[in-house]
Order: sequence, then C-alpha cells, then structure tokens
Amino acid sequence: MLFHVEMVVKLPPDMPADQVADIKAREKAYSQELQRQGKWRHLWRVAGSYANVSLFDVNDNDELQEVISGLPLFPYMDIQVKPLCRHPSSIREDNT
Ligand SMILES: O=C(O)CC1=CCC(=O)O1
Repeated sequence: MLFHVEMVVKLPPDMPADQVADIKAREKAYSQELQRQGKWRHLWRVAGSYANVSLFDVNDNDELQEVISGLPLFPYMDIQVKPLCRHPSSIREDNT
C-alpha cells in the first residue's frame, strides 16, 4: 500500500545542540535503511520549511504505524497521512 506522508519537524528551541545533532543523525540512518529496503520510496524537502513529503510503500496501516512511530524525530513532528490508490487515468501499471 502506498501512503503520502507529510512530516513537519518541530524541535524544541531549547534542545541542546549535541542532542539535536544526535537525533538528526539517528533519523538519517533510520530513514536511509528504510529507503534501502524500498519501504520509504520518496523523501522530499518542502522548500522553505523544516518539513518533508514522503511516499511509503508498506504492507498495511499497521506497518506504516510501526515505521513512523520508530522515527527518532517522531515525538517532535506533526504528521499527516493520506492513503493512496490507483488513479483510473494513470498509464503506469506498477504504481511506481
Ligand atoms: O528533516 C526531516 O524532514 C526529517 C527527516 C525525515 C527523514 C530524515 O532523514 O529526516
């Protein structure tokens, strides 16, 4: 199943710099592993903001919840999820 996910990062302004660096490094490693596994299909920065738009390809809602709640930045993000399905006019057959 494909999901469009928007994440807006809201780190506390008073979080110490070394803690910020650590959480961002862990977030990067976690997301890159999921990208290698093909579960995190696209990751785009939203220009002008500390937010991303992502496309996840996971088995079901439960797996999406597991993946997203494992994000190191999860406690510091507003997250919006939109489930996607095939558009009848799409010429793609493989949902890529
Ligand atoms: O910087 C972000 O948008 C948060 C984030 C998600 C995956 C990642 O590496 O950073």
